[in-house]
Amino acid sequence: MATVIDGKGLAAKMRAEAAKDVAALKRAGVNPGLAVVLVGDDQASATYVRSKLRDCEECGIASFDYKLPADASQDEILQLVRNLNDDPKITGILVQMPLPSHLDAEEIIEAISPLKDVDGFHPTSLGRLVRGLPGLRPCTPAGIMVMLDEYNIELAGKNAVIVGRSSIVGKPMAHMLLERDATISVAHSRTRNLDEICRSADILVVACGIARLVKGDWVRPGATVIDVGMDRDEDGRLCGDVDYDDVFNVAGAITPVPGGVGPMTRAMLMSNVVTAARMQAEA
Ligand SMILES: Nc1nc(=O)c2c([nH]1)NC[C@@H]1CN(c3ccc(C(=O)N[C@@H](CCC(=O)O)C(=O)O)cc3)C=[N+]21
Repeated sequence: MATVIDGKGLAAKMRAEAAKDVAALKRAGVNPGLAVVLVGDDQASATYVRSKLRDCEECGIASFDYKLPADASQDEILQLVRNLNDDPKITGILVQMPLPSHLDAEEIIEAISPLKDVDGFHPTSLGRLVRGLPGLRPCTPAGIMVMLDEYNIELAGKNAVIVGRSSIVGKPMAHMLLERDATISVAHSRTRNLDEICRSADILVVACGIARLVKGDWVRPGATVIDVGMDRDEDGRLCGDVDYDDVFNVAGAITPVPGGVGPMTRAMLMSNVVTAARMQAEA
């Protein structure tokens, strides 16, 4: 029987903290504002964007919603990003992913001012993380670090296994855990003996996008299991990359889906908007 890590509850606490920080910034004459850019009419993306705008409202952060048609051009989006970079009302810029396939997401991410990169996707933000410098951190792995600390999960000298090597979760997660003196293994689609490597983990972070991939016998008894998956099962229900019912009896602590990593990702975004506004006020 594992401890269930309550991401939803912790995220609510973080939003309350962010709201206090926003109020203090406003008293000091700094007004945080988040621009959210949504290209196309993907339903899931539109839902995520709505929840981010709602989070802003709860935290007292001004939000600016930019909806572009699915056939918007690369130049049109780059021009919008440049305008947002120069707009003092905007202290954070988020371009919702994935973008339609005719667009070059890398070029758009790189056009965002690193001072306003609240997703932490810009090469400057990732480079600063790898170098151990302060900066804006990707929301999902940063939110996971907050959960691990809140539940007093020891990291120094522990084996951390990350399944997935994306630039937004796997790679930054590895560096954040490394910074805290864990021993890191990054597994991916070409990894052999994945179950065996997972069993070596004291902390197992799964971000591969395969519904219920990780089974109970892949997990060392007492290990901490963090499920980043947002998948659909055969019946179309939301589930994670971890077979929760199976792993629950083995793990020491586990994040549920929903109610785990997802809400923390959103709460971390609010925290990053605060950090970015401070960075710009100091610049
Ligand atoms: N530029 C950009 N930044 C992102 O941060 C970003 C993105 N693009 N594109 C899509 C992914 C996905 N993502 C989620 C965040 C929270 C939940 C979340 O709160 N999930 C709820 C459940 C939601 C539901 O019921 O569907 C939960 O896990 O409890 C889900 C997904 C952010 N993303």
